[in-house]
Amino acid sequence: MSSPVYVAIDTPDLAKAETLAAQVKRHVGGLKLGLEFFCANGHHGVHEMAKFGLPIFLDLKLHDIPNTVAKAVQALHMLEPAILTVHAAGGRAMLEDAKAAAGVNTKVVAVTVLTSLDDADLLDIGVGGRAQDQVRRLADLAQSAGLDGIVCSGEEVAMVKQAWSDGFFVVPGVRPAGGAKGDQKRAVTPREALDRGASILVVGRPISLAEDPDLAAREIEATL
Ligand SMILES: O=c1ccn([C@@H]2O[C@H](COP(=O)(O)O)[C@@H](O)[C@H]2O)c(=O)[nH]1
Repeated sequence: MSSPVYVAIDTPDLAKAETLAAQVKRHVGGLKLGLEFFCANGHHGVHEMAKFGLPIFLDLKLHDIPNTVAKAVQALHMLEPAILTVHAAGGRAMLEDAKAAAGVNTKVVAVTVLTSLDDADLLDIGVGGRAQDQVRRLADLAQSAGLDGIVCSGEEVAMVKQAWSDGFFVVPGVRPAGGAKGDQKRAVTPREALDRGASILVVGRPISLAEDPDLAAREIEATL
């Protein structure tokens, strides 16, 4: 069975991205490419990373009016991503149109509340209440709009899975026990995230900044 760990390749440098993928490819289940990588390397970069033979997760967090997002999703068809993100806060029509525009082999998942935000941050952007209530609201919206799943933190995944048993749950912001959280505010360990129902785990800096990324990936794998 393939690893549930997708490594976040967060660099604008294609050569560095290829080196990291080559180092960890035997101990991860997929490669997550985000805005930093995509803005610098575009379609060409994604094609190059696809050569490692692992599923590609395009974490572009699309968020715009429905027509614009649908056209953007169509423009990504040829890259055949296994997973693509949009922001749930874009609303029902945007979510429905994004899903309709995606290829049949692409899971479209909605980002609920970024794992770098806590309740106080939500208040700053006009969302009162707790992060977990907002995650539940946006998860319900994503499910009823026909998406494949959501992105949430390990703190909420068990709650949303109760109401969406066949959903696909992406959990970033995971940290090995005692690891530096950096800008992540709602973080759990990889083991906790899996036990609570995560479908896949996104791990970036704990692997990419490690002295030996392959060893770091193996150590995380050993806890699962
Ligand atoms: O809520 C979210 C959504 C996406 N991410 C992305 O996951 C990785 C996490 O990287 P770390 O270095 O392990 O913190 C990164 O690419 C984010 O863009 C997220 O963290 N939280």
